[in-house]
Amino acid sequence: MDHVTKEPTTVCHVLAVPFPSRGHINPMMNLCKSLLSKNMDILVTFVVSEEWFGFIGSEPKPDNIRFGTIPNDFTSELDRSGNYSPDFFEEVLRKMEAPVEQLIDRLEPPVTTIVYDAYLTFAVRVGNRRKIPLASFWTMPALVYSVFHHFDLLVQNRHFPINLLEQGEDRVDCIPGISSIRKVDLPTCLYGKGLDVLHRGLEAVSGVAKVQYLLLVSVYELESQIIEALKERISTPVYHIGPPIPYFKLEDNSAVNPSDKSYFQWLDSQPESSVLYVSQGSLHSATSAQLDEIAAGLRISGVRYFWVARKETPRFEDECGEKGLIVPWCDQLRVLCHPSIGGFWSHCGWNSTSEAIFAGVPMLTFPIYWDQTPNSKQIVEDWKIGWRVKNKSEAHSLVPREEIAGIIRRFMNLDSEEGKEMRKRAKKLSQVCRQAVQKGGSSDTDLQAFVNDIAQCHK
Ligand SMILES: O=c1ccn([C@@H]2O[C@H](COP(=O)(O)OP(=O)(O)O[C@H]3O[C@H](CO)[C@@H](O)[C@H](O)[C@H]3O)[C@@H](O)[C@H]2O)c(=O)[nH]1
Repeated sequence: MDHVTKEPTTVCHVLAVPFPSRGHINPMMNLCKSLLSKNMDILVTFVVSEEWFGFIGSEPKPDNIRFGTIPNDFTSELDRSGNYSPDFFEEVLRKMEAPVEQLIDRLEPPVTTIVYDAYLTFAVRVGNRRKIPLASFWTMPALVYSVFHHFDLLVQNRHFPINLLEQGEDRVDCIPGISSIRKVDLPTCLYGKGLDVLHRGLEAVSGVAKVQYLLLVSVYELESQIIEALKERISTPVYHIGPPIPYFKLEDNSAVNPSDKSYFQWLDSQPESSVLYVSQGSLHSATSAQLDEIAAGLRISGVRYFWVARKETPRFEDECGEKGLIVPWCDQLRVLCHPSIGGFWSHCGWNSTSEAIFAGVPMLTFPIYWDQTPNSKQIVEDWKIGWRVKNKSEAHSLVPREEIAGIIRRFMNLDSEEGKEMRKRAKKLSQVCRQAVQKGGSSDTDLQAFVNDIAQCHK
């Protein structure tokens, strides 16, 4: 079923191909909306499975963004347990190429640019075969791109392979633009079970040599040295266009979904900066035993909290105590920007990290997988807008409830000197981020340049 019905006057027709997962679909959709904010003549066909169309098909979007659906041939979103599980990853790579290619054949007007999630490397083959220009869309920080790009340096300097138990605290200093980083903070696909998908990360980055544009969803000022180092080493033009978040929707308060009103009322009744927002993104989760400790730690901390527990909600909501509210899902960016929110316990997905920075909210970091460990490192060590819940490098150790309660109390103490400094820095970075998307800001300028380039190349 294609939802492309009439042929508008177009300058260019972008095929957007996100990885079928919330943390990738959201930033791709935000990118498409941003493209249209620069040039309303662009037509976008946004590729999703029939299942994902059911999830997001009715969400508000400009008319020039239409959905192109492909069959539900892979594991249902509702049955998945981890978005980079090797099996799902392989399934997606195996099963998406043919239907995407068939879709391209059917679309009118013809596709003039493919913006694909960098991990969907089949898109490079498809675009190159058909001579359609390609933009690789990198949904993680520039740091992670750079680690993959410089993987050979890790090998040459004997930093790989990594024995985490013995070397987790050792530091790597050899990657251009990346400040000293502990091995345990490198992307988790560089050690242990993560190694099963390492080759997919390396392929994603090496594929960029065969495409016309690389889109990084970073804010230049946050990762400037890494981005500069990459630009020196990559011949493909690089555009930094972050943050990958729907900041534009904040202007419209009437856009609050009626079903979200009750928790916003609860937030309205809490004192300023008093609530800890807790979320682990859209897919991953701490272990069940760790969740029990987190739930108990939140309760005994005495701190107000708002927890998105997804499908674990029924398990915890009855015993959350009078200071807590647990919901299965929320309008996250709007929640983070609510004045009552004073901190974010985060798994450090890049979208969540970017939203917290935009909102000026400091983070308690609890990374689980892939880029989340380096994201935590940047939050804590480079930007100094957060603390680690786990300081030790034992990736799988359980953090007990008393320890969790203690760190939450200290973190949410608005009077502590270290907390005040951290909050000041978070507010400052929020301004940097907001300026980047203002007219003439670093992201705004690069986004405009990308739009001009794809429109130009089509003429
Ligand atoms: O109640 C909620 C919770 C989350 N979100 C949204 O869901 C997305 C979550 O994205 P992210 O924070 O990046 O987490 P994941 O869903 O885990 O994202 C995957 O994809 C990201 C981008 O590649 C990676 O950085 C992560 O590590 C990876 O797990 C964001 O847009 C949030 O705004 C909501 O809207 N409501």
